[in-house]
Amino acid sequence: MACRVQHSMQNSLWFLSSSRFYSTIQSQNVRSKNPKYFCKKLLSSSSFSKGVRHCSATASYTDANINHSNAESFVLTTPLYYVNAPPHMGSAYTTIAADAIARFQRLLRKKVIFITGTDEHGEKIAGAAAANGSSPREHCDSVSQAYKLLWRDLDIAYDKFIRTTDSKHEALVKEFYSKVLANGDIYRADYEGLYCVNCEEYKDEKELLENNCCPMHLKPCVRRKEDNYFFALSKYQKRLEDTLTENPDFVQPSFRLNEVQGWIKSGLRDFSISRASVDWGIAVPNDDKQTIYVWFDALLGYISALLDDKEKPNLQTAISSGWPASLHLIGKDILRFHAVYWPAMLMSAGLSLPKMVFGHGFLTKDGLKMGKSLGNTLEPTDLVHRFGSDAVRYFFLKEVEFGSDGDYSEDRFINIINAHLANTIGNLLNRTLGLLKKNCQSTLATDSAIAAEGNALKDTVEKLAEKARKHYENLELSSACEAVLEIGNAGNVYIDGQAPWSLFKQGGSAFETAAKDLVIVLEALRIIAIALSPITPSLCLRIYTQLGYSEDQFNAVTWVALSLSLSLSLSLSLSLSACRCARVHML
Ligand SMILES: Nc1ncnc2c1ncn2[C@@H]1O[C@H](COP(=O)(O)OP(=O)(O)OP(=O)(O)O)[C@@H](O)[C@H]1O
Repeated sequence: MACRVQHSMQNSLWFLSSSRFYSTIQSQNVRSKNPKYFCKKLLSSSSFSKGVRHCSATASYTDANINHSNAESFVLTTPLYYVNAPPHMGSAYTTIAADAIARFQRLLRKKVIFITGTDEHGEKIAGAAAANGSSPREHCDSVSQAYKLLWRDLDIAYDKFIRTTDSKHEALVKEFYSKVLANGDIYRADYEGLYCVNCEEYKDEKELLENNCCPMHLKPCVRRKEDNYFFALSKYQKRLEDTLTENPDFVQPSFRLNEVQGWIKSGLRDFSISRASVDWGIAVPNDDKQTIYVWFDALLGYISALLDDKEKPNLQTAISSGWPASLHLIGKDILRFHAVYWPAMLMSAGLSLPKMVFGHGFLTKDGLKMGKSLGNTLEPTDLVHRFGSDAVRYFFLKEVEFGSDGDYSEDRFINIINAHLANTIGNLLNRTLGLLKKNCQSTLATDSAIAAEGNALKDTVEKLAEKARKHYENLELSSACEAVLEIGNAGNVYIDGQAPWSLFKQGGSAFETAAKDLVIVLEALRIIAIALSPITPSLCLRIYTQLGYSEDQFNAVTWVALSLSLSLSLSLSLSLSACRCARVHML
């Protein structure tokens, strides 16, 4: 089992910049046969080695390698973002997190369907289009495209992108509405109240600030009276209470469950599901004077997204393609709609509930939620162009505890990326490959099973990889990053302690010891490249190829808990044509 590699190490900067990497990387020749390694949790499986898994999201992600008939499915969604304005770092945050979770689930060999998209109807959209002198359709096309471009820049590998202006979506919304109507849960009534145009909803006076200001958008609500259709949410109070008692994991993080239970306990009010004053929307079946209001429209996107374009657009077909979702990932601003309204709507239509709703915290600026309506946003494309997608993904997933709020500061961003990705992981890679080149004429053949026998670093790495796996499973993304980073730290401490540079000089058995040390550290780096790949996919691909594997092998790698037979062995033969060992600094 040999792996022969020719490397050309680039200067330290390519390590963090995908654009530089792609433009400067030299040709690599890789040959390998079914390599196997010491960590029993992370295996590169030969049966998965033929297809290519794309890191970029220019096309939707299709996992051609997995035998879908046997694989457990995992369907996850981001919110469908409202196209009243272009995306910002807040929208990117949910999507990056969802992408990391999707990538981890794919490493577990699950059949993943990762759904995102855009919510394109309503008063605000029509207003924004008019302000730009464009039609609502042109406006939606342009902003929806801006989301897709950002997802490409951020390495978001979604499977389905649904737009609520798709005709298949409209057909499903109408069918769903008719089902709920037939169940006796829709009625017509007058409503008068205080309306927040930015939230596009009526507010309870008691939740408003001074001068009837919306607490989210800090703008005064206006008094409105309308004749609308209503959904009988109050009928579902008891069933919702029971559902949450029986399935406490339905709402995550767990501290948000109390909040949701509190809302339900305080009494559920029926809510309006149509607007008489809004033309830009899906007409209410049998009443074209009204259009369907946001939650009876946008939420259905999670189901209509499951339809293939060629399929007949009906609920039955969509449901059979992957409903119920395993996870709705959302910001806490829309928790009530996902954890109360949506389950009740599904109960009314006789459909299964999603398995989990996770409401994460806000990225804030000066303590206020970053948002399109407040206009206090951080521009993600600018960050990606300056620092690369891996740095952006890593910073927000590592440094904002998933579930809590987090503030951004550029100084902290640069310090974290330099300390973790460049100085810990990048430097471990560079110094190890540098030692190989200098001391082994760039060639090393060592049996890793023997090298790793009884080795303390091996045990540490295996334990940390397992720790990272558990954190990913629990959606503790920051802790998962931390566990992988600890592998990097352990590798650096190991090299410092073993001092292979002086062992190489001594020759004889000391030389062999040094060679074994390097194989073990290289193996730790390979494990880092797999375990961190959900968070920083492009960077990890670069590490993987530096270690001598092909992109196909990286894309085929899987994270499976299998017991390892004792006969495993690895012969790693590295040939480094030019290697520069430099301390890596990003700026
Ligand atoms: N500051 C933020 N922090 C974290 N997530 C955010 C933030 N802003 C938006 N999101 C994500 O986007 C979702 C809301 O999408 P939406 O398109 O309504 O964006 P928005 O910027 O919050 O809009 P608005 O400011 O008009 O309310 C949230 O549930 C969350 O998933």
